[in-house]
Amino acid sequence: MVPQAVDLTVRTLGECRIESPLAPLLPEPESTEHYVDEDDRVLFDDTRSMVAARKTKLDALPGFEPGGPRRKIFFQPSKTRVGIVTCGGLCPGLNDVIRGLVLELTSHYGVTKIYGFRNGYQGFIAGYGHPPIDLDAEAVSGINEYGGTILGTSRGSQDPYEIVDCLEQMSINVLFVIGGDGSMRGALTIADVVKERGLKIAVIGVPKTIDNDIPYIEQSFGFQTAFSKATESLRSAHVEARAVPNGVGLVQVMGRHSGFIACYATLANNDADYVLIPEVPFQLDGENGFLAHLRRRVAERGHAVVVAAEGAGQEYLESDEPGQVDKSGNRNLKDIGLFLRKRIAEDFAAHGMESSLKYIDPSYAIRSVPANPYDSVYCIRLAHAAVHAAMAGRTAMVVGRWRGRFVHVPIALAISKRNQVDPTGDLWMSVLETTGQPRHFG
Ligand SMILES: Nc1ncnc2c1ncn2[C@@H]1O[C@H](COP(=O)(O)OP(=O)(O)OP(=O)(O)O)[C@@H](O)[C@H]1O
Ligand SMILES: O=P(O)(O)OC[C@H]1O[C@](O)(CO)[C@@H](O)[C@@H]1O
Ligand SMILES: [Mg+2]
Repeated sequence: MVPQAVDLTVRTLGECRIESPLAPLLPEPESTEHYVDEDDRVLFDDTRSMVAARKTKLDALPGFEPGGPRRKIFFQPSKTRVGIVTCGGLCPGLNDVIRGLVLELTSHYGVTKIYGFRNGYQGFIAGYGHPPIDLDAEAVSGINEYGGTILGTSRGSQDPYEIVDCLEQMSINVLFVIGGDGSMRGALTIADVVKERGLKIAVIGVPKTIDNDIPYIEQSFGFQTAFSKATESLRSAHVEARAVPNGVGLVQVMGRHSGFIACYATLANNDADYVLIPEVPFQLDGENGFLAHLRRRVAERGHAVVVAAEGAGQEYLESDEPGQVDKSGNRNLKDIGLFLRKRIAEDFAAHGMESSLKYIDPSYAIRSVPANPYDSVYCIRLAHAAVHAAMAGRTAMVVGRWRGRFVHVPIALAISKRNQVDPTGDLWMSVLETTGQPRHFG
C-alpha cells in the first residue's frame, strides 16, 4: 500500500508557544538544497511518474515533516524531565545516540533531569530491581568509544500501563526509545496509553537495527558499521577458499527477514560468488539448482565464496516441531549456514569431487562493535533531530532520513511493513551484476 498524506502526519502534544533557545541559530525561513524549513515538507515521491500517479495538487502531495530545531517549542526546558531506554538486540551506535541525546538536551536546551532506564522496558517495572540512573555530560563522556549500550537492553513484553505509571510517578515529560521494530511497537503502545490518560508526555523513537529492516528511513544507524565488519569475514572466506583445491568459503551473516547485510558486504569487496537472502527463494537441487551451480563454478574457477543471510532458505529447515520464539515473540530461525555446509559437502562427495569448505559465522561480532565514523555522524544527527522533535511536542514518531533529508516519521508508518531487499530493485540487480549468479536457481 502506498502511503497517503494522512499516514505521514505526526502527532503533537499541543501548540508550541515557548521561544526556543536555538531560535537565534536558525536561518531565514526558507528551504534550500541543504536545509528544509519547518513549515516545508519533504516529498514522499521522488520520480515524475510517482508524483503524476498521485493525480493531486502540489499542496496535497504526501510529504514528511522535516527534522530540525523549531523557532518555538512546547516544553519549558528548565521543567522538562527526560527518560532514555534502549531495547532489543545490540547495534553499533547505541551509545553514540545516548550521548548525542544527553549532550543536546543539556548543552543546548538546558535540560537538567535525564534518566537512563536500564535493561530495556524492564527498567520501568519496579519488580525487576533496576533503578534508573542519572545521565549528564559526565556520565556519557567517551561512551561512544564502546560497543553495546551503557543502559543495557532486553527482550520480552512489559505492561505499557505499568510503564506509563512509572513515567507519571517520575514526572517524565519526554521518553526516547532507541530500538528496533518491536521496541517501536512498544513505544506506540506507550504513546497511546499516554494519550488515553490525557498526559503530555512525548514518546520519540530512534530506530536501530543492523538488519536495516525498518521502512521509510532509508537506512538505520549501525547498519553501515555492521556490514563493514561482515566484509572482513567475506575477505577471510575468499582467502581460505583460494588457498586450497576446490575451496568453498561459506559465510553466514545476520539478517532475519532482510538480506541487506549480505548484499552490502558482498558489494563492498566483490569476493562473493553467491548471495542467498530471505527475500529471494532458491532451489537447492537439480541441474540449475544452487548446488549444481556452485559445483560447476568451483570446477571452472577452482574456488567460490557463498554468503547466506540467516533468514535465507528457511523453507528447507522447517520441521513439524512447534515454532520456537524468543521472549519478544520473534521466530527463532533454524541454522541455514550449518545446513548449507552439510549439503554442499554431501553434494561434492556425491559427484566425486574433492572439496574443502571453510565456514565462518561472524554473528554477534558484527553488531557488538563501536560505530564507525560514518555511523557516529549519523547517530549524533539523529539524536539532535530526536531532541528537537521532542522539545517541540511531537510524539508517537521516529526520526529518520528520507531522500537525504532528516524527517519525522509516524511510528505507525515505521512499523507498517518491513524494509526488505526488492528482488526487482536496483540493489539486487547490483548484487547479480557483481556476483554473476543467476536471477533464479532452478
Ligand atoms: N507488539 C508489541 N507491543 C508492545 N511491545 C512490543 C511489541 N513487540 C515487541 N515489543 C517489546 O519491545 C522490546 C524489543 O522488542 P524485540 O525484542 O522484538 O526487539 P526489536 O526492538 O525489534 O529489535 P531487533 O529486532 O533489532 O533486535 C521488547 O521488550 C518487546 O517486548
Ligand atoms: O540473539 P539475539 O540477541 O536475540 O538476536 C539476534 C537477532 O537480532 C538481530 O541482530 C537484529 O537486532 C538479528 O539480525 C538477529 O537475528
Ligand atoms: Mg525486531
